[in-house]
Amino acid sequence: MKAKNSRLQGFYQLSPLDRLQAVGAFDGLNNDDLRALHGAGSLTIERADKMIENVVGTYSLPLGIATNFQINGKDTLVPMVVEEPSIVAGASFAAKLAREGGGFTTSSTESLMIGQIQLVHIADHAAASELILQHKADLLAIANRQSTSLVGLGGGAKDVEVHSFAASPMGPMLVVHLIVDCLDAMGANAINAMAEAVAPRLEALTGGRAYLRILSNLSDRRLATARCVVPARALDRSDLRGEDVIEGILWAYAFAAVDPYRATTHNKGILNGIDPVLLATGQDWRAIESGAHAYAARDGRYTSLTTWEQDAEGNLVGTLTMPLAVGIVGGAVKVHPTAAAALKLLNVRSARELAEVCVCAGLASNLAAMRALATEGIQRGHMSLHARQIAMSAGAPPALVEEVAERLIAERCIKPARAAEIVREMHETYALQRIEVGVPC
Ligand SMILES: CC(C)(COP(=O)([O-])OP(=O)([O-])OC[C@H]1O[C@@H](n2cnc3c(N)ncnc32)[C@H](O)[C@@H]1OP(=O)([O-])[O-])[C@@H](O)C(=O)NCCC(=O)NCCSC(=O)C[C@@](C)(O)CC(=O)[O-]
Ligand SMILES: NC(=O)C1=CN([C@@H]2O[C@H](COP(=O)(O)OP(=O)(O)OC[C@H]3O[C@@H](n4cnc5c(N)ncnc54)[C@H](OP(=O)(O)O)[C@@H]3O)[C@@H](O)[C@H]2O)C=CC1
Repeated sequence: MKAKNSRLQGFYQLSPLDRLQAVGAFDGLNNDDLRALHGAGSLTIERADKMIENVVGTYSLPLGIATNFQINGKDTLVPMVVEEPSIVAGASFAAKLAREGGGFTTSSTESLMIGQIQLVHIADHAAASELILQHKADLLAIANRQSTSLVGLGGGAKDVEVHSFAASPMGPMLVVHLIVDCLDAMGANAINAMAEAVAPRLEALTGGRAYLRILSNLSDRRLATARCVVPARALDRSDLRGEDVIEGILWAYAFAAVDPYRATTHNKGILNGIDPVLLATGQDWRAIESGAHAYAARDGRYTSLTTWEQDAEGNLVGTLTMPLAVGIVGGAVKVHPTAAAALKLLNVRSARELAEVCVCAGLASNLAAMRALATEGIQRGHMSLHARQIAMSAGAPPALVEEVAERLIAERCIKPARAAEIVREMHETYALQRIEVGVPC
């Protein structure tokens, strides 16, 4: 029986191969899956050439594993693909804090999405709307003929709504919403096919002209929620009591709640956790990003996607609810071998479960950033990890990257110009050493 404990202390101090072995010990993955995660069994040029157009190559990014996540009592290792340092560390740290309060609890709605059909040149909006709604069953039947397995599994088009816009830059328009349960698919292609199929019938019913027939990425009926409770003692630091850290975090949240300039950065910190899981699992991250920001402004004012408060026992309580149109079938999820392996590692059985993992990663990333911002500031933790990237961009060879980064951190000067100087000094020193021992340089 293999261990299934995501609390992998010191995981980050291992080599990439030893980490992979630890992931392998976390059940469910075979050697091919591990090869795909490691990159060796990843996307071939032949596959890539069939995925998009004009392919000339593939592009790699680091795949890290966030540890410590416990979601509804289940230990979970979270795969994250991202170029920015400290995101995986921060998410792991915050998941460790949330674990002290029992981990994350989640919920989600059904996978309901909206397909929009734009109708113009209609004289009487009220009469046209009534006619459309009278023919709802007929319209749903046309839509559902487009999608056999979805309907067979209990999903498909479920409802029709009509919205009237009396004025626009081009004049009035009616917009018909087709409400579709996409089950385990993201659903864009399925919805678009349905929207295009019902449009001629809508034109015939209303005498209008259908222009756009496309899904809406504001998937506000497809929401996922994560909640965590962090005891004050888990936030104790050598220089600050946990209660004081909580107060700072609550002020950080309050700032994002009232100020859109701050809320935008705060929400970027949430998406720091979500986008890497979307990338790792082959999702359409542009769709989620646009939906997230539109949802954050749903009341006419852009605000925080998370809420943070203190409960009667003095614990810090965080909640994140947002639209998450993800799929475990369709799109690229089964095409990209690493995405398929990442989904297997997560061991999710539905799109809703995947969405729930994503919101946990988002809530964790938000907590990590706020804890750092409200105490020591972002620079110490983030910049000390970023120092390695600065060392590499200054031309440090792989064997010297850690040494250059350590010098930058020790000097408290994590800057490209200083890194370049150190690399130059090192080249001179190593060249001299080679001359001394008689090795030509
Ligand atoms: C970076 C830490 C975690 C260090 O924090 P620390 O206090 O040095 O960590 P620690 O040594 O006490 O370790 C605690 C745990 O963190 C993890 N951890 C610790 N170090 C590593 C590492 N090297 N690699 C992987 N995991 C690491 C690991 O899980 C470890 O537990 P352990 O396993 O040892 O029991 C902390 O400073 C932090 O969370 N910082 C915030 C990170 C962050 O938010 N980064 C995003 C980039 S900034 C940004 O884009 C967003 C922002 C900030 O603008 C959003 C906003 O404004 O709201
Ligand atoms: N604005 C946007 O966001 C847009 C996004 N896209 C892209 O669309 C893609 C996603 O579209 P999507 O429709 O999800 O993908 P696919 O069309 O690849 O796959 C979805 C189909 O899988 C079938 N299916 C089988 N089993 C299930 C199940 N359990 N649950 C649900 N469906 C099942 C259904 O087909 P059936 O019922 O027909 O048999 C369903 O329609 C992404 O690549 C995205 O980037 C495209 C256009 C616009």
